[in-house]
This record gives sequence, C-alpha cells and structure tokens, in this order.
Amino acid sequence: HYLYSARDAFTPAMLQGKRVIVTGSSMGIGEQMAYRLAEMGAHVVVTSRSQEALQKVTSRCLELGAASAHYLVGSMEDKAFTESFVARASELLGGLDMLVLNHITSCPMSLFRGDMNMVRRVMEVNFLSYVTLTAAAEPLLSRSNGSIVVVSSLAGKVPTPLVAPYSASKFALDGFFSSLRREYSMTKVNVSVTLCVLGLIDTNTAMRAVEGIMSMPSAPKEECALEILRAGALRQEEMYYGASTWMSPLLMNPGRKLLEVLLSDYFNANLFVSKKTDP
Ligand SMILES: NC(=O)C1=CN([C@@H]2O[C@H](COP(=O)(O)OP(=O)(O)OC[C@H]3O[C@@H](n4cnc5c(N)ncnc54)[C@H](OP(=O)(O)O)[C@@H]3O)[C@@H](O)[C@H]2O)C=CC1
Ligand SMILES: C[C@]12CC(=O)[C@H]3[C@@H](CCC4=CC(=O)CC[C@@]43C)[C@@H]1CC[C@@H]2C(=O)CO
Repeated sequence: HYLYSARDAFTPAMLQGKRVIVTGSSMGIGEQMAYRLAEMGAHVVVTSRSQEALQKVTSRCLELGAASAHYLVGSMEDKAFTESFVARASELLGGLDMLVLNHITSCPMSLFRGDMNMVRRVMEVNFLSYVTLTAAAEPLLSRSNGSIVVVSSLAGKVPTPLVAPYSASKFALDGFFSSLRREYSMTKVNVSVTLCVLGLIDTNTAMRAVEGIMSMPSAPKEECALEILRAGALRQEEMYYGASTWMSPLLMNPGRKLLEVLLSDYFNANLFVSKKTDP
C-alpha cells in the first residue's frame, strides 16, 4: 500500500512552473530528466562542459513545453565555476525549488592499481562538488521549502568491484546527504533530500563501459529520469530503480534506519536550534 499509494500521489502538475537545476544534463539520464521536466512545464537550467550539446538540450526543452530553459557551461572540476554556479542559475530561474545533482566524471571499469589522481578527480567531481552546490543552494531551497535530489548507484550501497573510486564517491554521498537530512529534520529546515539508488541504466556511457565486462539487463534512461523526478517531487528519502525488485527491501536496510533514529536521541537537543537563526 505504501509503495503504490506514494506512486499514485505524483502528478506532473507537481513540477509545473517549478524552478529546477539538473547537473550533468548534456546526455544520459540528466538529459532525459531535463526533457521530462520540460514536458511538465518546469523552468530548467541544464549544465555540463559541452556547450553544443547543452544548446541542443535547451532547444529541445523549449519544444517540449519548458516554462523556460537555460544552460550554463562549465566543469565541476573548476572550483570557481562550482562555487558561482547556483547563484548564476537561480538568477536565471528567479529562485530555486529543486536541485538535481547528477553529474559524474568519467571512470572506466578497472581494478584499482593506485591511481590517486583519478581517485582525487572522482571524489572532487562526484562528491565534493555536490556538497559545494548544496551549500550554495540551501538558503534558496529553505525559502522555497524545496528539494535536493542526489543521483547515486547500487555501487553507493553495495561494494562493487572494478569501480572502487566511483563506489567510494557514491558511498560518500549517502553518508553526507543522509546525515544532512537528519540535521534538516532536527533543525526544522523544510528541505527534502532524496537519494536515488540506480541499477544499470542504458545510457551510452554505461553501455560502452560494461561491454565485454558485464552482461546484465539495463533499464531505460527515459523511465529512470521520470522515476527520479517522481521521488524528488514526493520528497521520498530514497528511491530504487533499475535493480531487481527483490533488492529494494534489502537496500532499505531497516536496521540502519532504526539506529539513525535511536542515535539522534543521544544528542543534546539544544544544539539543534533552527538553522535559520544560525549566522
Ligand atoms: N548509467 C548507469 O548505468 C548508472 C548511472 N548512475 C548515475 O546516474 C548519473 C548519470 O549517469 P549517466 O547518465 O549514465 O552518465 P553520462 O555519462 O551519460 O552523463 C554524465 C553527465 O555529466 C557531465 N559531466 C561529465 N564530467 C563533468 C564535469 N567534470 N563537470 C560537469 N559535468 C560533467 C557530462 O557532460 P559533459 O561531458 O558535457 O561535461 C554528462 O552530461 C550519475 O550520477 C551516475 O552515477 C547510477 C547507476 C547506474
Ligand atoms: C559506473 C557506471 C554506472 C554504474 O553505477 C554501474 C556501472 C556498471 C556496473 C554497475 C552495475 C549495476 O547493477 C549498478 C550500477 C553499476 C555500478 C557503470 C559503468 C559506467 C557507468 C557510469 O560511469 C555512468 O554511466
């Protein structure tokens, strides 16, 4: 009942007119999320490193019915770009209702052999830039009672060979954003945090990467994009897509959820004054 009642509660009107940033949206799941948002009449800002691809995505968004569509070109490896991005994007949008953190740096599937430069790049782009963007977006989302949507992977919940640095970055997202969700709850900040745990999705990047390495079914990026946005609009804590149905109850990890609540009771409640009064 819980699963189906939540699904029934979503309507495209929930995102009509909403002001949404989607990172990593020149291709793949991010591109499809931009199109689903456009179809629902949202205002979208898309971003990645490729201006030509972004121009095509924003044109397609306007054709599909976006209330507005803009792009900002830059790399999330560039500290200055990442730190200024949310202010620039929210100026184009006139505020912010949903921040969809989706981008990742390229990471071929291979055994870890000590490439620390690659580990640093993966942690910088896949994790630290998400934290930077969230810090900049928090005041805007707090004002709009908005939503943060973090796109992760089965590899962010289950140790996975051949993608160790990528898996580390996705586990880090779970640790940081699940903790931030507890802080928001304890300080009465009405911003939702949705962690999206995805199985194999049929993007060009993924299909190229697994060729000859893994043979497993992949789920469609178009539906994946809609399911991510549905979960964000419904303010769900976690969503699971593209993995076998029997995996979801295991991924929900009720033991961790119980400990999360129990441990919160050990903290001095006076520490959790509303963030709105903090400097
Ligand atoms: N596809 C799958 O099987 C799965 C995907 N996921 C997750 O879904 C999300 C999207 O994956 P997917 O669509 O397959 O990925 P893609 O490779 O298709 O898209 C990645 C996006 O990130 C952008 N990007 C890459 N490097 C940078 C950078 N340095 N700065 C800013 N943007 C950058 C790319 O654009 P550009 O090159 O123009 O910068 C592109 O728009 C990721 O978070 C991934 O972890 C999770 C599980 C499975
Ligand atoms: C890393 C990447 C995206 C993933 O998360 C998958 C990985 C291939 C092996 C996998 C199987 C699964 O069932 C869960 C997802 C994943 C760990 C993919 C290889 C390249 C993909 C990427 O970088 C984004 O497209």
